[in-house]
Amino acid sequence: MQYKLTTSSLLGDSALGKLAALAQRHAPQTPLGYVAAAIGTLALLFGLLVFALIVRIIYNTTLYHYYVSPLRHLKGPKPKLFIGNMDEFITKPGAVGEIEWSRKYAENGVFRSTFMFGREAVHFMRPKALRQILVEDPYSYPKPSMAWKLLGLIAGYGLLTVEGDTHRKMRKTMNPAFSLTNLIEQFPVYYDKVYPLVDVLRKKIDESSEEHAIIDCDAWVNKALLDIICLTAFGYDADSVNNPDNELASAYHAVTSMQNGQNQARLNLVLNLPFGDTVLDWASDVSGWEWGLNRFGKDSAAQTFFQLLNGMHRIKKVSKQILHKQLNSGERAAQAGQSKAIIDIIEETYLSENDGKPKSLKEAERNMITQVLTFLGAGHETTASGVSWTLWNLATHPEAQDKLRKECKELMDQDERPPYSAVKALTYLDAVINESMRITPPVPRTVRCASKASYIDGVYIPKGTLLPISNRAINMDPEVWGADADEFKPERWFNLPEKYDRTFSMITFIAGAHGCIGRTMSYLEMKATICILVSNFRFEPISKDQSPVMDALITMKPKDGLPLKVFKV
Ligand code: HEM
Repeated sequence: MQYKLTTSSLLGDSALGKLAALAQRHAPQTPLGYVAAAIGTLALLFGLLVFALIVRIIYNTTLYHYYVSPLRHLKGPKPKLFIGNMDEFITKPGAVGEIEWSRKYAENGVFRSTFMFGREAVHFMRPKALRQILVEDPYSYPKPSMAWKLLGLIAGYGLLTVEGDTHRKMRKTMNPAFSLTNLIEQFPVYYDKVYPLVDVLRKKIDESSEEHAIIDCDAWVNKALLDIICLTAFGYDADSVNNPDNELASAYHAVTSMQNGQNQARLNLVLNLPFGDTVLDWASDVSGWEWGLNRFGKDSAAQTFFQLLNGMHRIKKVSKQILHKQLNSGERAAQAGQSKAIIDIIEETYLSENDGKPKSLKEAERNMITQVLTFLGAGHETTASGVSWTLWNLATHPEAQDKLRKECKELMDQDERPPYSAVKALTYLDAVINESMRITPPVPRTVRCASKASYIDGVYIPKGTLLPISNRAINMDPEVWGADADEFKPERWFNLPEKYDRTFSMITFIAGAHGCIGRTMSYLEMKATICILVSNFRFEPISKDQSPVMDALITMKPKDGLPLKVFKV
């Protein structure tokens, strides 16, 4: 007699044996049956995986958070299942969520919050900790992948996203374009590009039936500042102030007008899918996305992606044109007097030998486009938002505006295009811009991640912990700035508080290795622009209850623009 050795026979009458016998009876008999069984098994495994993930997330946001985490002693808002505190983080514009948390929970300048799926985050507010993260050991605390993927998509995978030696080298190469001498030489270009804006605003007031015109100052300032960066950095005369349909200006407007918490959540979701960033980056290289524009609901997810891909494609297309013009002209893009423009350096670096190996033109082109995107993305939108928020702060503080006008007009009445040294000497202008950068920073937050376990300011930080740098919350810390920290008071810059730290009490440009390379350039641009505008115009809110919403994806912009009443003076 032949005895068939099966699992069920080995396990006998035990429960497992019965289960094995059942499986044997239902074993597939045909190829189709095997396929169905394989699919069933895969579905079961996937289901188990999802179940395990859900259990893990629930554990992270409950038991682990309160009883196990080495960070449990830190205070912070209660996390919600799955989403942690992301709802407040995303839906409260102007980083108000972090400001509220910092005031409610921070002890010794530290509090914690929870990101999606229970990922822990520790917010440090004080100089000692910020110095360690940003200045002393910056490459141990890089941007987490979710941040560099988002930045990379919009501002190119360049200086903002690289780390370590690659970053050090790239930054060293770019530094000469941002030397004060170079920037002072390009200062006259700012006048060339801001005075056409003055003409446009004057014309609008003349055409109005009242003594003022209501003008979206954010939109117009954006155009003038785009013209400045295009000419000084890339030798490209966009002239978008006189030519509002300029391709680059309208594409930029399409992308930046999408900035809000909801779209940030959508983008983060896609960017964190496997290959999500590669697919989006590749998709923005190809054309045809205009097909989907306006086919879907205004705020729908589909509309967000069509608008983003179409906008990014158009920006990349113009960037390529700028680059090829530069390559074909064989000339430098630097303006009169200026020794180097960013694109001159990009060209020198990428068309020269690279570690002994010549790069192919295609690779060089890709790298160069990345750099163009970085400087357009990081340099234009930020400074334009800086000027817009300063105008808003002045419009809502008429006494400060009058005082500033007096200072600027005295200079501008003598010379419409004063040299940099004269503008630099305007101390109230300096105080107004500093104060505006403090309470309305164009970049309200950024984030780092602990790539190793370490102690920061005496707090044990496990590897992988997120370290949000809450710029706006730090800038408005009442512990440093006093009870009136939330108020716009330029005068405070003439009498700085005792606890003021030069590098870390106003951290709008952050600090250290990744600190803003364009900080001085943006101050020069903002000073020239504001000085010209307040010398020629008076700005008022359009109504008593006007309150622009501080939308933020990467930069903080006034949602739906910044309409103001503009009067001639
Ligand atoms: C008011 C205007 C500006 C603000 C508030 C601002 C803010 C910042 C901040 C916060 C960072 C650090 C981001 C991070 O690492 O998490 C940064 C980096 C950077 N900014 Fe600016 N920025 C401004 C203007 C400019 C200008 C005018 C340029 C160039 C034309 C520029 C180019 C860059 C670049 C290339 C980086 C990356 C630096 C690196 O990682 O080494 N920015 N900026």
